[in-house]
Amino acid sequence: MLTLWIAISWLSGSLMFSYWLGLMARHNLGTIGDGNPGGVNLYKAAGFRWGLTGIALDFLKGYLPVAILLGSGTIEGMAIVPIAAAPVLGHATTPFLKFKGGKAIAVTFGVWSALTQFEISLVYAVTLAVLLLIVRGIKGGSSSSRSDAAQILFGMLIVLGYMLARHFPRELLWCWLAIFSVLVYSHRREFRKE
Ligand SMILES: O=P(O)(O)OC[C@H](O)CO
Repeated sequence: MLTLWIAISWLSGSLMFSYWLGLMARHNLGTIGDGNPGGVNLYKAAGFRWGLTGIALDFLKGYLPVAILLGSGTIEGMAIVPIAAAPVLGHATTPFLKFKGGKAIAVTFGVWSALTQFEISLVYAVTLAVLLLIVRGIKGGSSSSRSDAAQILFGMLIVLGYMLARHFPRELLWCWLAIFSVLVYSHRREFRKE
């Protein structure tokens, strides 16, 4: 049964809402900005409402399967790890875009929100905001895909430090490792560019 739940969670993550909303608004997100099929490029192409809707749906496809399975008591212990990683992996390896998915940031926030009742999402969001301010202070407002990717991954390392300091349970630390590994994979192109 666990295999079925993992498959459903992966399938949920693979639904490319921002990309599809972009098509509905007559934009191919692959040609916008850095080409990522996510909410930020949807916002750039089609405006605030479209972008916010895309980010919300990409968040929910990670949040809902994990929250429902955890809330129903269907999964517990280490079984949480593949369930939590599945939506993030689904977004990064979606069959709907020939297995070339997106960066998986919005879905990561959704999964962590379900796993920790929004605590880690809040910590991560504050961390990313502080890193952004620091980088902008150093680089004077200019940004790059590589710099953005470095902030995403470095921010996750700070989150790990927080989790260790707060003695989070072992299965959540394994969730962190699984999701971090997918984020490294989903940002690999940013480190090849430039
Ligand atoms: O990480 P994604 O693919 O959900 O996209 C979210 C943002 O657009 C990333 O810039």
